[in-house]
Amino acid sequence: MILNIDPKVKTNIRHKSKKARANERKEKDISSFVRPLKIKPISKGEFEDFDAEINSKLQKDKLIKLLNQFSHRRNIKILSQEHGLNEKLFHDVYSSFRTFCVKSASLPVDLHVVLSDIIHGAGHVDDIFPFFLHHAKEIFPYIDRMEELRKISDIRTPADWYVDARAIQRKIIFHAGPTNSGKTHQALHQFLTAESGVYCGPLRLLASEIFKKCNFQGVDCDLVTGEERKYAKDENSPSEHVACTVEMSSTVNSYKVAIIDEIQMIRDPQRGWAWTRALLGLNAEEIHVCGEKSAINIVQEMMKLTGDTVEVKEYERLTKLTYLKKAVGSLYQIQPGDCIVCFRKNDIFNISRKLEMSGREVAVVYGALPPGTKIAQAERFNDPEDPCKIMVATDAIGMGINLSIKRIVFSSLVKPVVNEQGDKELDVISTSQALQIAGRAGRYGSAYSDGEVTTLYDQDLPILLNTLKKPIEEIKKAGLQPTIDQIEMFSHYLPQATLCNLMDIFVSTSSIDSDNFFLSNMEDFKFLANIIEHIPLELRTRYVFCCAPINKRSNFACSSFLKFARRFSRNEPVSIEWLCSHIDWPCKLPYTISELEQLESVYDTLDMYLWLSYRYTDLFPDKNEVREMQMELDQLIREGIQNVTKLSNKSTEVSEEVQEDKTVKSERNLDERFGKLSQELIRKGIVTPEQLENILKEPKEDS
Ligand SMILES: Nc1ncnc2c1ncn2[C@@H]1O[C@H](COP(=O)(O)OP(=O)(O)OP(=O)(O)O)[C@@H](O)[C@H]1O
Ligand SMILES: [Mg+2]
Repeated sequence: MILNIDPKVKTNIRHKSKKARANERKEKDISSFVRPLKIKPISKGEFEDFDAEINSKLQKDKLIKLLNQFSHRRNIKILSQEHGLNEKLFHDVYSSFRTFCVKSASLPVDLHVVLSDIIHGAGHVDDIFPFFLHHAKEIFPYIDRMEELRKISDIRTPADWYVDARAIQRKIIFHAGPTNSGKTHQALHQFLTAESGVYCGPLRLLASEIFKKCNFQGVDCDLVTGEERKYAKDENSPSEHVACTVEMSSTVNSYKVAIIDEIQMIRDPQRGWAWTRALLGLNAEEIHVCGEKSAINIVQEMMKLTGDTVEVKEYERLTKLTYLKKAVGSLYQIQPGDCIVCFRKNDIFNISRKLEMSGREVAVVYGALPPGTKIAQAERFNDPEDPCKIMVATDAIGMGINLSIKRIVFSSLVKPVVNEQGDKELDVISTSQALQIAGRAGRYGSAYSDGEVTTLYDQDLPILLNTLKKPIEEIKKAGLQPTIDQIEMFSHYLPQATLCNLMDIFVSTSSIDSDNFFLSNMEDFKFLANIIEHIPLELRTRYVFCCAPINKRSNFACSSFLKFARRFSRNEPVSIEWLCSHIDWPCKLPYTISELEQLESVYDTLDMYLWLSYRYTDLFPDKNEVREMQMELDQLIREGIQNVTKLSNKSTEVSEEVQEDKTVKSERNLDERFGKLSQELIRKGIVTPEQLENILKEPKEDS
């Protein structure tokens, strides 16, 4: 079967408005992704003998009139709908059928006879329909396969995918409560004392911390993340306990106890499916689920589908957390033990440089830093003997790193987010995010057992307090993602479709239990699929490549991804020599933000290599060397951070960057301080930001 997929159908429609895009998604069905195959009109001669026999050439004008009449018949449209031809497809088929009939020098004899009879009053116009439908199936061959496609993409009962888990009776214990309430601590106690166990966490750092804790307490535990395996004994004798990132958890191995940490992540548009998979699929008698109360209901609903029991244990925060009534006011008022939270990397460097200029040492943590650098920065900040007592961080501190924070200071409450439609927009952080970050102040057992929370600037404080006051929105649905097996089955029916199109078509034909689940946002996956679309790879390999951890904002990481895929398709191993030349190894110590970012991209590339090396050992053979290079690079980035935050004069780029930061900051301020209408007024020059600020201030001062 041949299916022609429209290359113009872009998966990335980021420029459209949110509403337009939402509507478009709703309306999209398979017909939006496929293009009709071309059927050539029959040239003179093919049916000449029959023509001669029939001896009645159809008159073109009568034929056109007849076809036109056919296309407007209501019952023909209804009949077409019943055969899977919606309005768009009907139009495409009609236009192709009409061209075929009119432009063919001679028609197949049966069609010719029927048309001729109708024209001569010996037949009914509806008699054309069987020929029309035959034509439809020729130009859209998938129409005949819709039943199978719908069956494969029927994902209404994901609980049935996990045969091993369904074969046992599982007990779910939900440890619900705010941050720092001892939920993970309690669950870990059961894990450590069980015969066997699996810990599933959201981040490498968290899995790694459990791995260390477990082994330190004398319980052998292995570590399994996408990019790393560590064994308490050795590769050939796996331990009974394993700490892993949630995506890497096994649904086949059997365990006595499992922990699924940070269960509220089940609502995450991109990664939520991994928590759903763990919750439905872990083969463990006792599963400890830790996280926000907001997930209790969805977990209970999901366990109705599996028939497992759920017990809920609620926890209170172990230490006091005070929401201050005053903002800090300025960076000069920042004190030891403060952690300033920003949502953009540029703000991190801007703020940390100002603090360093005023003589205070600063530790910096953001998501793109290698784990070793994050830990080293946290250790400096936590160490009572170290003069570095201020941290500037993104919300990356919300999970995974142990920090001795006295006071959380939000520098802003607006964060760029990717919504469920895959659009990037600025939004005030959710109550759940605000509580998660705020809760990092005053960690139980740390130097500051009581915590405080406030904002840097006055105007943000009411927004913060208002956000923290709101109840956390209950999680209604859990993420779900098609499996590679489903996509592979799909491709048997649509062999010409690209992976990206297969995903789109899957989404459009799928049925889902929408009371409990939503389909994950696949934009990142499709972005990567598009990058390597032209490279010849087996579907499964292509799928695996697109699951690799790649920062799609980094051009260097994306080009490395493409090059890895190209070498793979030629069966050429990605040797250490090739890799070193590709990344220009050895790397130099960075002095500017862009140099630092380049090293972060190189680190990502090495991560990608390691990730692939666990799946394709032969073609990515040098994981040990790459890991050593990563350690060296981690050290270099650690030193680079100091250079960049200290605003050294070694590079002129530094001062340019500060200028750049200022521009970004003023733009950011515009976004953050004013609503959309106000921003529009400012951009049109109707008011200045200062005038608007004054207007906005007035009612507040009155009240
Ligand atoms: N009963 C306890 N005895 C000793 N230390 C404890 C106890 N409960 C919790 N802790 C310690 O308090 C800190 C916070 O506990 P834990 O990490 O379990 O909280 P949590 O509720 O899981 O928080 P988060 O939401 O941030 O993950 C940890 O360092 C933990 O070791
Ligand atoms: Mg926890």
